Amino acid sequence: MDVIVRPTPELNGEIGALSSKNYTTRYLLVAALAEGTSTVNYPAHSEDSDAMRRCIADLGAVLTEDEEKIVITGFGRRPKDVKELNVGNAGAVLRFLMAIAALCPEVTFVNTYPDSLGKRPHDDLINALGQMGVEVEHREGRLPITIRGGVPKGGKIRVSGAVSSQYLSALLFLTPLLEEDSEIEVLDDLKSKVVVGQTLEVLEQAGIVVHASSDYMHFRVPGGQSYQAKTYTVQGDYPGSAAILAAAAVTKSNVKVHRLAEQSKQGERAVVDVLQMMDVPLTHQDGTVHIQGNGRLRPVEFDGDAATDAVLAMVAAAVFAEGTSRFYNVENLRYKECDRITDYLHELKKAGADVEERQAEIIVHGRPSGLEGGVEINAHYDHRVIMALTVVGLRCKKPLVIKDAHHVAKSYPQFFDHMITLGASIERVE
Ligand SMILES: O=C(O)C1=C[C@@H](OP(=O)(O)O)[C@@H](O)[C@H](O)C1
Ligand SMILES: C=C(OP(=O)(O)O)C(=O)O
Repeated sequence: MDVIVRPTPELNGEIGALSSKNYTTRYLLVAALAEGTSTVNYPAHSEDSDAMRRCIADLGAVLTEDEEKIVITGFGRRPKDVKELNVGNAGAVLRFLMAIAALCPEVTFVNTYPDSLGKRPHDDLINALGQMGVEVEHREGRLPITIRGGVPKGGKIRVSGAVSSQYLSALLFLTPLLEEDSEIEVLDDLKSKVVVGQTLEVLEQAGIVVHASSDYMHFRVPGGQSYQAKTYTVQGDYPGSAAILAAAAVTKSNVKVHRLAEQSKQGERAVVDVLQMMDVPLTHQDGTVHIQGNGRLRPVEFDGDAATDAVLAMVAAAVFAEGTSRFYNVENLRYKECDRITDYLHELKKAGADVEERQAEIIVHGRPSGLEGGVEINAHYDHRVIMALTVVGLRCKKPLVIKDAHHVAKSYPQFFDHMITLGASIERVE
């Protein structure tokens, strides 16, 4: 599916935020790792969360589902002896399950997105699993990957956090189930540190004890633990909502997004503060962000690592700011569904934006008078590129055609419906 995004000066209305992708994948996983029956209320419905559902079912969890919840009877520390798993294009799901697959005799993760997830590196996790006595067959650290596990060892484990926090999260899900205690040391740096906070929060809710240093660089994980069966409720999703909020910020708007908890541990919550720093008129109260945009934005400087999945949406807003914005400490955007610096900026430039890249930075010289548009955008298989370019298209003089926009369903299948509800002029072309 392609979409045509036409100039849209005004947005009005209210929507409920989609459910959080990161919490859904985590709750489904800890429910599968418990032996009893857990309930996950308001799970996300998207390609990534479906990938986790499908894989835990393949590994032996029993799922029943209605409109509002999934009830899951887990497999505990004994997943089924499955030969193959397909995670689609879901990075976090792959990394978490690569660790859990260490409890199986032999599992192969297939490569169904060779031009997206198929290009992403997993070496740091492969290396850590190797230290635990798990044999991993791979193509230069990439899919397809075969894990030969059985009885992984605990003890001292070192993992680099320089590329992704998902490798560390994966080890934190696995190690409580081992016989021995584990000590995990994070090497180099830890990117997306805030997301590890979500992992620790969910582990604690599942009754797992982890001793973490305050900088999240050292962890002591007692072995022999069991995940408890619990009831979990998924909160609203800030990364996806960031695109809606950015859309409201660049237009004359009166938009409310509900179900966005002020106290959330999602780093992308910072989109609200960043838009405020950009002088966007907004309030955030009782879980509702209310934007009454006037289209005028001040430039901003922001450490993007604190809100990694909202950076593209913030950059889209900055494209129309009165001055130069800088998003720094964002190098690991290069290792996501596409290179979210080079590929994204290439598409923004095609639309007429004045943007520059550094190895770990995006610099945006705002054009408050709007962009020319009138071009075809390559989605690069990336839902966040699609959402951000939709925001930009609202303020282009000529329509933007976003090719292969169906990839938005990786995290936010109802994105275009929500935008159209708010009054965006968007046409689907099958
Ligand atoms: O742990 C997770 O669920 C995620 C961690 C982040 O990735 P990195 O740690 O690779 O930045 C984030 O971008 C991704 O969408 C989900
Ligand atoms: C990078 C993302 O996801 P993942 O790493 O799980 O593929 C994302 O949702 O933006």
